[in-house]
Parts: sequence; C-alpha cells; structure tokens
Amino acid sequence: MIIKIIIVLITTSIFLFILRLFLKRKIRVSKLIKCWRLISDKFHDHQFLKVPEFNDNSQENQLFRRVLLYLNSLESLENSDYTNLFSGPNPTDILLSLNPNQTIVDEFLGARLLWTYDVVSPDSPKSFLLRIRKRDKRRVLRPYLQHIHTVCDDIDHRVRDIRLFTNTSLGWKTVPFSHPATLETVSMDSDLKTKIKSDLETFLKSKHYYHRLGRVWRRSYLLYGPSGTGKSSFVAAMAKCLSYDVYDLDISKVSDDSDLKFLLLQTSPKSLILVEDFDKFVTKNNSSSTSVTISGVLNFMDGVVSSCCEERVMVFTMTAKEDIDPAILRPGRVDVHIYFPLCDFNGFKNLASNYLGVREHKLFNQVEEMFNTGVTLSPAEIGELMMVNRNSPSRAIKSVIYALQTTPSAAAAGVVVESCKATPKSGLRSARQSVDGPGDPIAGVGCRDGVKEIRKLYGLLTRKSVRKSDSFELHT
Ligand SMILES: Nc1ncnc2c1ncn2[C@@H]1O[C@H](COP(=O)(O)OP(=O)(O)OP(=O)(O)O)[C@@H](O)[C@H]1O
Ligand SMILES: [Mg+2]
Repeated sequence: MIIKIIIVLITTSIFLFILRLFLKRKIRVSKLIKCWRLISDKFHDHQFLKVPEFNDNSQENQLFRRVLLYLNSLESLENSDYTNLFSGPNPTDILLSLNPNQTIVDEFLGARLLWTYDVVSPDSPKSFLLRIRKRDKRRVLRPYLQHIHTVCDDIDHRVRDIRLFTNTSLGWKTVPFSHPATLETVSMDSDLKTKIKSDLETFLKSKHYYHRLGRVWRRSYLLYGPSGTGKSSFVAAMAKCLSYDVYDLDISKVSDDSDLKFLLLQTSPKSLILVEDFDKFVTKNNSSSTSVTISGVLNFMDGVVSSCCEERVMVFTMTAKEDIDPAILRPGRVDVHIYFPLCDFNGFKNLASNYLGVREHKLFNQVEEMFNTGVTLSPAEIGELMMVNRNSPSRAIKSVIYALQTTPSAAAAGVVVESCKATPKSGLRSARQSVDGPGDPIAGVGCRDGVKEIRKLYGLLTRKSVRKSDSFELHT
C-alpha cells in the first residue's frame, strides 16, 4: 500500500515538473518572438501617423474617438502587459481601456500596426500614434481605416442605450427607454417573426444599396390588427432589435403641418418614429382636434426634407386598414404591412410556453377543439389569464377554455358552455379550489372572476380573427 502511494506521489511530481518546464518554455518562446519582432522593426522604414484628439479649431476629432473605441475592443489589449479595467453600464460588465503611453499591436491583412496612446499630461490633449511599415502603408492603410469604422459602427450599434422621445408643445422630451418586450417575448408566427427580423437586419446593412438606387435610407412599417394583439409591444421589440431611439409621435398634440415638419426634422438618425392609432388621423371621419392636414401627414410620411430623414424607421399602428385610402399606404410610403391576429391554437401554445413554461398539457386538445370552432381571444386577454394563474398551469388553461366558451363569438359558433369538459361537476368553481399549490395572492382569482376582470381590462373582443396565411406583405 505504502509503495503504491509513493509511486503515485513520484509520478505526480514528475508530471508537475514536466508541465512547469513546458509552460516556462512557452513563455520563453513568446518572449523570444517579441524580441525578434522588436529587432526586425528596427530594420524597417516606418511611417508615423498621428490622430490628435482635437482639430485646429478645437473641435473633437471623431477619428480619435473611434480609434480609442476600436483599440479598447482589441484582443491584443486583453493580452497586453498593462490594461485598465472599468465597470460598464451594467455593473457586471467589465470594460478594458488603454493605459496612457501604452503601445499595442494590431494585425491587418498580414501587416503589423503599432498604436501608441500618447498622453503627455492628464490635462493636455491626447493623441494616437500609428506606426506602420512603409512598404505596407499603401496596401493596407485605407482598408485598415475602413475596418476601424466598420468595427466601431458595430460597437456603437450594440452598446447604445435606447431613449424614448415624446412630443410636447416645446418639442421632444426624452426619457430612457425601458420597455421589456423583445422579439423573443412577443408571441407570433415563427416564420413571420424570422422574416421581419431578417428584414430589419437587412435594412441596417443596406445604406449603400439604398444610396446606389438614389433612395433615402429609411423604411416604414404598418402594424395592424385588433386591440391587445401585441402591436405596441412589437414596436418596442423592433426598436431594441435595431438599437434605435423611439420617437413616439402623438399627432393630437401637434398644432399644424409646419409643427409636424419641425418635429420630424428634430429627430436624429438611428431612430424609430412611431405613430400609434394612425387610422384616427387619416380616415375620412377623423375626429381628432388637431389642425394637421392629410397632406401634412403624407409629407411627414414621405419625409418632407427626405435627405434629413436618413437612417429612420417609421412605424404606424392601427386596428384595421380597410377604411384607409390606399394611396396613403402605398409602397414607398409604407413598405411592410404586418397583420397582428387574435390568437389561434399555435398562438395559445406560444403564450403557454412563455407565460406558464408549459409546452404540452392534457387540456391542450380541448383548447384546440375550442379554437377549431372559430372562437378566439386576444393574446393580451389570454396572457393576462395565464399571468394571474401562473402558479397552476391547469387552472390557467381552464380559465382560457372558460373565456373562450363565454365569448359572444362562442355563442355564434354554437359552443355550449354547459358542456365544458374543463368545468368541474359543480360548475366553474373558484380557481383557488383547483390550485395545485398555495398560490400567490393574485392567483386566487377564479376562472369566471378572472375572465370578467380581464374582459373589463381589454374590452370584449368579439371579432373573429381574420387569419391570413401571408400576413407579411412586402411592398417594395
Ligand atoms: N403577441 C403577443 N405576445 C405576447 N404578449 C402579448 C401579445 N399581444 C399582447 N400581449 C400582451 O398584452 C398586453 C397588450 O399588448 P399591446 O399593448 O402590445 O397590444 P396592442 O396591439 O398594441 O393593443 P392596442 O391596439 O390596444 O394598443 C401587453 O402586456 C403584452 O405583453
Ligand atoms: Mg398599442
């Protein structure tokens, strides 16, 4: 036994010894490579390029900001001898930052580029010094600077904090945008969602394409469908996907056409301009009190001074588009029409998965049968029923079945409430009686009470969903 232990100890020590030697060698090799590079640099002609922080008119040099952003993102900074660590916008984020007078090496198209962060004193203007071999300069410099811009565009896009602007009589007022909806949390047909996502992503990359066609780089979307189907939530998700600020335009607060034009000109690039309940302003029997005219609205949609409206996405929401003059929604003015239907069985399953964490359930067949009869509810109604009963998926699904059975459209579809299989013999008892666990305070709402409450909140949505197989209507 003792011999065995001694053998194990000896073997482990030998292994550790070899490992140490190997690691030391690796470090030595990398040091040798470094020295070799330093020596070989001495034998080449270099060109030095300076990127100062300010220009001759004391204005900030945007290239300096971009180079700083770019260098701080480099992997070589992570591996360098000195690096400053800072926390980011989220306390858990850690950001790396160059040390004053630090030199880091970047490689591009086979060329070595050395950047020195030149800081004479904390109060004096800083600069970056780029050292590049003369023989590489002609070949590499232009594409390298372009590469820095592309990387920075990407970083800017990822780290932007989104803001929400609302219009007042004094112009736009801003607050941080904190809507929690994302493309993942909005329940909709998955193919449609993928199409919209790729449409947005394509738009983001299409600046040169639009310009080649002589078109202003902007895109507009119409989201239409009954109340509570997720239009506003989807707008929030779109803004996050694009990382664009949201300008929520309330036309009723706009005094006239020139005010509308002024507001549009005050929006900045990378923004989503939202007009909710657009039908209120463009139908013939429009009841709004504003003196904004239809032609003012059309100019707004077209982007009066188009070139000032680059890099914008416009989104209009409405419940139905049948009463709208097709000229208002013509391609070019509105590029993509997206229909938001009331729930069908697939929508219900999506919501059950998001709200209850349930992908399969014994009551699903019954829910499907109900949807097959043509009755339906909005995702908002179903979501709310699921949320208040989230501690018991069975109770939540029974509430949905009861709500479906008692919609006025259910009577039209010949659904008989008394035959409800989900209903216990004693009728629809309070959901508390059928809970599996203790439940939270709000989960005590009974099916019937819960349904009533939710109907009060969202109104009785009696309209049957006009389902479309192709609700993503691209008009370009
Ligand atoms: N498709 C959906 N997926 C997930 N949640 C949804 C969906 N539709 C609605 N909801 C939920 O219902 C609530 C209301 O949704 P939202 O305000 O986005 O609907 P809307 O279509 O804009 O309604 P309205 O036309 O009345 O303004 C939100 O809390 C949202 O989370
Ligand atoms: Mg809405």
